[in-house]
Amino acid sequence: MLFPNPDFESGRLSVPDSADFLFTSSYRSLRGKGVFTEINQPVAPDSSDRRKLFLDSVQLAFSKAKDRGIQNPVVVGAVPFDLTQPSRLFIPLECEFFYRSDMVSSLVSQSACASRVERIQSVPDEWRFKQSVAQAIANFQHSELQKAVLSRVLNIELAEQVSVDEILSRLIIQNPAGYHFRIPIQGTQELIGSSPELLIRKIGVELVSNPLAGSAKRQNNADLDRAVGESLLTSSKDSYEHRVVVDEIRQVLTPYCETLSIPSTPDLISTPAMWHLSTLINGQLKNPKMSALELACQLHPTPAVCGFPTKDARNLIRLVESFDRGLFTGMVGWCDAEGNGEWVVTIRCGTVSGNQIQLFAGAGIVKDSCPESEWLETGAKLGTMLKALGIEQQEAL
Ligand SMILES: C=C(O[C@H]1C=CC=C(C(=O)O)[C@@H]1O)C(=O)O
Repeated sequence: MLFPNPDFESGRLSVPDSADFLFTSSYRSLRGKGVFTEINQPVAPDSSDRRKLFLDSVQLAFSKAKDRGIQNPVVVGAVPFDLTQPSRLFIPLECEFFYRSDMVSSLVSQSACASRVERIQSVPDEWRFKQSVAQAIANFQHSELQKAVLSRVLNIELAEQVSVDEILSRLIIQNPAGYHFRIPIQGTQELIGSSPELLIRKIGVELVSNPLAGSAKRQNNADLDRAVGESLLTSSKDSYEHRVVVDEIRQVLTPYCETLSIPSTPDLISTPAMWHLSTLINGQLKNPKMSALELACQLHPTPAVCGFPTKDARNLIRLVESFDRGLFTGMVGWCDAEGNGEWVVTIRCGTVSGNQIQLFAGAGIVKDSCPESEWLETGAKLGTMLKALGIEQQEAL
């Protein structure tokens, strides 16, 4: 039984071996084993009675855990893109915090052996995706809609089963600064990924959010790579795509905050695959009791994964996306009984079950978007997971 975890503060904990749930961050990383109790109640749209039911079910789970002697219970897991769908949250039987740096230094770098692909299919295909982008752009002229995030899924069948442990190790070695996650979904199916985007971290009264929107593919040539990053920073299309997200986050957080600091222009951040426009937001809550999970549910879905206005964007997504996003573009993370916690946006991810894999990627569409570039952007984003799986990008995209 690893609750509570006295070794965390001393930093004595070593590498987490295979865990049912894993979440890594520069702040606190967490692994969990087993399920003490589940919370499947949908988060439900804000201000509905069902939102209260959801928050009550989280409190009930904490009380049950404390009654059973778990002193510092932590709710972990994922919330889907669509808040009317069931949550996949649970309090693990055993749970421990650890330092990501300890885990990273213990991993041995090894490139992925090439995986043999039996079947690979993008839904929608290139033509349909570009059609949907064109349809979204046309919509901007005739409606209130300013931005919509459109996505696609790569359905892959490999010749052999893959090891989730190995893919995860490769994701961590590829980008040690990412937020990595692993969550059991159903049967042998697991969700894994390496997100660059922090939805919310809330510790005491302090909160941090780091929205990303506006992207460009990294280049092999160093000069070209730098030039691509700089051009992203000055692109009016990408600044607009980014500003829509930051404005909405400001709007949502302002009523809850004593102070809120939001830089007026974005910075540039990078993963090994992508450049992104990034804004680091800091704030102090009026009510320290408001939990990280509650805040995350208020923010989700931001225009970085849905669009703006949210309702119109959601309607367009429903109309043009022919697959269920499920947990993709939802949020994943943890929250303790004091309300502290961290939630990241569920992107650069996929589901794995034996030799069956689904990888997801989306792109923010605004009035100056070009269907061809948005298609290529989703391909570049898929590169993160494809590389960890050892699948040649030319074969897949
Ligand atoms: C929806 C995704 O990315 C979002 C996060 C960062 C940048 C994005 C963009 O530039 O479109 C997206 O808003 C994804 O990676 O699948």
